[in-house]
Amino acid sequence: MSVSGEVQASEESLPHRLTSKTSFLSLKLYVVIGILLVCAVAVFLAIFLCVWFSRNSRKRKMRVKHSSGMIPLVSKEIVEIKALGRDVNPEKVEVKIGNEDLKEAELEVGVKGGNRSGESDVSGGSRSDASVDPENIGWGRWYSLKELEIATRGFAEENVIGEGGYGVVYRGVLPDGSVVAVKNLLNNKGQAEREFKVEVEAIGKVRHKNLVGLVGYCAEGAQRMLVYEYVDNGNLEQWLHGDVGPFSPLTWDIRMKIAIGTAKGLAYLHEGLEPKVVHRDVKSSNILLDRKWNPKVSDFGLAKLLGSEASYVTTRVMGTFGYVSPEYASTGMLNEGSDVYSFGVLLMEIITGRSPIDYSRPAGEMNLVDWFKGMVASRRGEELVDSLIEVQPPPRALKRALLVCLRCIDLDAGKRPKMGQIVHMLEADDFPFRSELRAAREKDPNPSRADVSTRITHSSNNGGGGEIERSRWR
Ligand SMILES: Nc1ncnc2c1ncn2[C@@H]1O[C@H](COP(=O)(O)OP(=O)(O)OP(=O)(O)O)[C@@H](O)[C@H]1O
Repeated sequence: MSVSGEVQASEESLPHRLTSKTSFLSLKLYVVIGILLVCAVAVFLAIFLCVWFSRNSRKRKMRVKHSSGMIPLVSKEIVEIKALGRDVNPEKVEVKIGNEDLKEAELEVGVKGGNRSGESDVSGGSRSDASVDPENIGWGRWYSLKELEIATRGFAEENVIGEGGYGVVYRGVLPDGSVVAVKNLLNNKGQAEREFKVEVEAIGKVRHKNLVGLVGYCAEGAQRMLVYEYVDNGNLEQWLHGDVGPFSPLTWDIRMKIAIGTAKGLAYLHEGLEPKVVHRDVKSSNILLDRKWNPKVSDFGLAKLLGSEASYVTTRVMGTFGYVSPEYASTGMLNEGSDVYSFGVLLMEIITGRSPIDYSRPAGEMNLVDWFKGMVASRRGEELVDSLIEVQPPPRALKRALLVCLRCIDLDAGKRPKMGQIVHMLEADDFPFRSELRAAREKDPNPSRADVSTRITHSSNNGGGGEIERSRWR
């Protein structure tokens, strides 16, 4: 046979072979080939999917590890920032904790870690490179003692801002030029490093424009330090009680701005976080001010953080004399109502310019709360206003503020308003007048407009605004 004849014979035999039966279940060859092809594709797909899944799950695991590391992203104290309560404006929330948290953490690693990595030489240690240290990943960062030493010029005397119950506070400048306040915590021996980090993480995640932001911490050996954003205009106590000349720069409007901002910060702690955070030490020296008189509440979370067995710390946890609610002082029972009481005292201090306890005053005026209640009860509310305020507040605004004070210090903690309600009361132009008008109309259907005002009297035995009597106040 010729070559062309052989080719032709083989071509002719191919379809024949394909349709011929095989020994495998007597299936035809093309069916067997088809089955084999399908099996091969299936195996290939299975291998591909396995590889893809395993890669992804490894990535996921790495993310969780990096995000939490030694420190849980969310501590047991502050689990999650949930949808805010009705009284808290969502615009005030700067950081959301929960699913968004991871993104936040990753973002910070990218920005902060990346920026700082080149600064390790300046700060004197490779630990300053946040991009390679998983412990630096999260809301802020871990600072080495060396870094903070450099930032504060060796914790120099001239960089001391002040000293409080928790320790000395220094002004520091980080290599990137940002100014911070470094709080060198006293008496932290009872605090295990890991526990310290967990609690600090929790505080660090809380972000609000009226709360001082925590940017990082240092835990090296026995040293524990907190690094805060620097608030550059002193604290409210200094402005209220310091030497400011014949007239205070804190006008009535500025004082109300400070009161409202403080209330918003506390409302966020109470109503915007789950579980809520009780400050426990609301007072004027813990209200820091910026150049535009925006208030920032400091030291929140510290009572919990430093709540060790040390008696010194325990004393600190009890709050500050003059601001502490009666039920907290007598029973140690603590809830956000105690903060509301302290806020009431703070508001009295803002209005009057007087300290909660002032032994330099006559006996009847030493205790601000008692004196304040007595003055309101005897209708001498206008005399309560700080004489350093050059322009007197409108009577309506003053009455509003006085009423809020009295409601906050109600002896019955359950009757005190929530911080969110306080924000509304202080902001609302018509508080308390709409309800007063209604009450007045019910009494007298045709009152002259000028007659309708509010008289707030307070029976001396109820301790607060429980028996606030509202009627006409000419
Ligand atoms: N982030 C900050 N920015 C600027 N100054 C600060 C900052 N934190 C604290 N200070 C200042 O440091 C000083 C000490 O503050 P600290 O909070 O330790 O004590 P305190 O509030 O005065 O008293 P206590 O510890 O009893 O609450 C205060 O003058 C305070 O205004």
